[in-house]
Amino acid sequence: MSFRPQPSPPARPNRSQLFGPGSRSELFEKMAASAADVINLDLEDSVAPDDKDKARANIIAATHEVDWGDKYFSVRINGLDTPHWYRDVVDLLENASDRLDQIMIPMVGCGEDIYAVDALVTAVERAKGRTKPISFEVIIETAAGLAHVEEIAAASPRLQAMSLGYADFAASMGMATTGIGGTQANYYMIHEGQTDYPDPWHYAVSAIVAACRTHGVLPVDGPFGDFSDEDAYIAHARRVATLGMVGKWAIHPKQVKLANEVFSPSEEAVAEAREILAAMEEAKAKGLGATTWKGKLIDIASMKQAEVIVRQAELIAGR
Ligand SMILES: CC(C)(COP(=O)(O)OP(=O)(O)OC[C@H]1O[C@@H](n2cnc3c(N)ncnc32)[C@H](O)[C@@H]1OP(=O)(O)O)[C@@H](O)C(=O)NCCC(=O)NCCSC(=O)C[C@H](O)C(=O)O
Ligand SMILES: [Mg+2]
Repeated sequence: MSFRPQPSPPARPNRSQLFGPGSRSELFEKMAASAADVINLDLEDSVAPDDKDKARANIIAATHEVDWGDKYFSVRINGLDTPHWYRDVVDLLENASDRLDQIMIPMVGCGEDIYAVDALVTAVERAKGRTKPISFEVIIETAAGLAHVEEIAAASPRLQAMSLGYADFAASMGMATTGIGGTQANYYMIHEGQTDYPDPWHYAVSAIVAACRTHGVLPVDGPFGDFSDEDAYIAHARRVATLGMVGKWAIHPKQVKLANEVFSPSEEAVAEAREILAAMEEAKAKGLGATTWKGKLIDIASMKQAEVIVRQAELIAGR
């Protein structure tokens, strides 16, 4: 391994990110009352072009008038390929209260995209004397974004989280599906009469996790469109949690509970991790680097795996 230790991501729960259109202010109090760790008010694709100004005003007002509790409060601006994004940044940073924690940048394709937003945010922060630095999160949802995922993950010290945006990603990649995440009917294999459905998103998820872990960024899974299929949401969330993601979007309030459950280590998993750590402490006291636990090999690497589980549980408990 490189001599540089792997940087830790921000120490805050990010199991669930509840989205809501900035144009639907009647949802804001409901979002604030939810169990979501992160709130994403949207100025982009869930807001019609004619409603952008009204949505922006609604969100600015919400930073002054709604009690968002201890949730991490993020606003998705419009993409850099639109005439809206600079006005989103300037109006938000000139008028929103200090309750604004983060800006989500969609459709990023290269590190320079983040640099451009960082330059504008930094200028307005200085001009207005804002003392709480705004953090960033980005969405990988284009072929270019995936191709440049690592430079994007390294592009700004403001960057705290990176999500996979399934709908735009599928469109950008030319995928033959209108599904937003999950298993895809035509992505299957047949062997000796057995039909199996592998995960068409696996590479993108793994590439995002690798880039994020290399640069101390939280890897987060994006939307799952069919909010009536809770089993499929859970299956998808469990797959990406296994691959190292820390949370998932909720595009409907019923998905918040599902994400919080999947991305909170179970009591059994935490107990098992603590047993592994205890067994390794005993082994180390005997001068051993490897030992057996319940008939399986455990070694120093197993300690690191167990520490991931325990750390996540402690982070959530401390919420
Ligand atoms: C998906 C929705 C449009 C559904 O809205 P609605 O029909 O009003 O939902 P329900 O009737 O089932 O509502 C039941 C109750 O829940 C409240 N509600 C609805 N939505 C929310 C919400 N987001 N947060 C909090 N509360 C919500 C309703 O008011 C009802 O309450 P009550 O009457 O008191 O029981 C809608 O859920 C919605 O707009 N969701 C967010 C959509 C969004 O933000 N999309 C953008 C992110 S995904 C994306 O952009 C794709 C990505 O970029 C990519 O490329 O992959
Ligand atoms: Mg999108």
